[in-house]
Amino acid sequence: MLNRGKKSITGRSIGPHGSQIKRIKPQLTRRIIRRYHFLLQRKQTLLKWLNIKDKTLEKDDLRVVKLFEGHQHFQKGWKLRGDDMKLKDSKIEESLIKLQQQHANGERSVYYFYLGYIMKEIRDEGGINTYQEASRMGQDSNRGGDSSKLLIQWLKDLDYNEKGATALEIGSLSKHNAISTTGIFNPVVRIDLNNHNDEDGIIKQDFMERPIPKTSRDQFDLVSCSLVLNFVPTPRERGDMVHRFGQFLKPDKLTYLFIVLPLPCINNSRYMTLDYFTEMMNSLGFRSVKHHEAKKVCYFLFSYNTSKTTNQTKHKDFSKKHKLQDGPGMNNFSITL
Ligand SMILES: C[S@@+](CC[C@H](N)C(=O)[O-])C[C@H]1O[C@@H](n2cnc3c(N)ncnc32)[C@H](O)[C@@H]1O
Repeated sequence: MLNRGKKSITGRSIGPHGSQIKRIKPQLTRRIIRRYHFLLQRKQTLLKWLNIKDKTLEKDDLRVVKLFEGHQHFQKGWKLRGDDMKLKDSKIEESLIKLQQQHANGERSVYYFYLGYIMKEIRDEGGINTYQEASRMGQDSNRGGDSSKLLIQWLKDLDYNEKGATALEIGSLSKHNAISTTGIFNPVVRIDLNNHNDEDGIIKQDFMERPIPKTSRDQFDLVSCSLVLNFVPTPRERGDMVHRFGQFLKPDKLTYLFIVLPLPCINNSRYMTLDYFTEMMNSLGFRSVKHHEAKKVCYFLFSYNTSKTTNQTKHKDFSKKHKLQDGPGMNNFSITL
């Protein structure tokens, strides 16, 4: 269930990071995150089927609502939800799960209807707010914690002590994470699509729209991208994101990229394996330095050195999806360059 404002599923308040946080149970945290990803994914599919070409709508939920609120079928779907998000329509929920099957004989009016149903939950119930709170709860040390702790540990293991090193943290939910507090990087530029908690020091910005640096002054010694790539809706857009990383790293010196992905993206996908991902990153000039698989997530530290990049190796064609393995219960996570 998604909740309005700062109420948790149990109706208790959820405070900002570091304050008197009332905890959401881990299972629930995961459920909220899963539900939100599901809704976003369905929203993108419907916008595509409705032939909506305006890319900015994918990330601007309010504009989607403004654009379609006058549409009768959108309205119907929106109103059907009522005000209690606990009350879901089981038939529609089932249709949303099997949405792909509807494409062949689907009608635009039905797509608008589903979109209204979905947008009501995303917008009206502050979906992104609750989702971010849940993500932050997921960062809680009792739940596996701030992923940048491992990053900092790794950098220490590597005796990393670059003077004046700077970092870009994409998808930042808190300025209290190890990346910001250990003092290795200064400044740490923190960006996120949203900053609903108005935490100082997190810039509301889409990384994909951050201007490509023209000089090394706007580049960084480290780019951190923890649990963000899996949030990007399509394989091509994930590829676009991966392509951008190198452009934000300082040239002619050793720099690093830290990536965290949910483990199933790497160990249970038909289109992605650890070797495949490593080779894909290799083809872009990144070398795997450290890698760790925890129970639920997978951490990577890549080094990047433009001056040492040799493009001699023949790589696979990463512009297409390749089915690498198959089996029941596998997912379709992929990245295409
Ligand atoms: C699951 S949270 C991860 C947060 C945190 N980095 C962590 O490791 O727990 C994903 C975050 O990525 C942000 N995000 C997704 N796409 C983004 C983009 N293109 N630019 C900036 N932030 C993005 C979302 O807004 C969300 O807050």
